[in-house]
Amino acid sequence: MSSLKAIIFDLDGTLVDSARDLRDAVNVLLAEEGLRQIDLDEVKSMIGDGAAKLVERAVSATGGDLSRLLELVARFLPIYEANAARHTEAYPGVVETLSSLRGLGLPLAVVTNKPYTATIDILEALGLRAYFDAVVGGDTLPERKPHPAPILAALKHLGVAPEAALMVGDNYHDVRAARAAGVRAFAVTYGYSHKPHAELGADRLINTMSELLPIVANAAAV
Ligand SMILES: O=C(O)COP(=O)(O)O
Ligand SMILES: [Mg+2]
Repeated sequence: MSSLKAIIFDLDGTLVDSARDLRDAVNVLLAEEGLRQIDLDEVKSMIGDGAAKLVERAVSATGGDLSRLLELVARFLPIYEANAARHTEAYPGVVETLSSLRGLGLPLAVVTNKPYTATIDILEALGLRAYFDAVVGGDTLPERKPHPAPILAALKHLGVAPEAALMVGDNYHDVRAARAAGVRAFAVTYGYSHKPHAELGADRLINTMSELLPIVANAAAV
């Protein structure tokens, strides 16, 4: 890989497994609405396009009233934010890899479709906040992934050109946003991808975050 000056990470399904806390918050809302509860596999198939899309998919799957979606999303956010880091944990190899990448002097960023407040809460609760020079949430800009704007905003903050950056994500929106921004894209083979990982169009697939370091170490040194 040619010269690498920064790495941008997706959050949900890439750095952290947040499915249980998202499921629990969705289920509080569904219970208030008298709708059935959803399980972990269902919520994983709904994560990836931000909080509003998650609520829309959950309400739709359980037969709720989508005409009240805005109100339901507004009620979901404080429910989720109150307990966003209860069961959420970093995937294996994440902490060690972030620490080593910082040791190489690489600027790191998070670009997620999750709302910014919950993103910061999770990063702080897991001791990850200090690794990142830029954090862009799903509500930071008018656009979110797969639009390239959040990635470009993070890179502008870091002062790094797109061609010198790498995006690591778990979902189609990460690869599409990276491509649109002119950034290389890796995909992890865990997480909440809505289609087979091999079909995401990533430049490379990695099975655990620990595989990232040896790949980028050489490129970062060039
Ligand atoms: O909140 C979501 O739906 C997904 O967030 P992500 O972009 O970190 O995967
Ligand atoms: Mg993700």
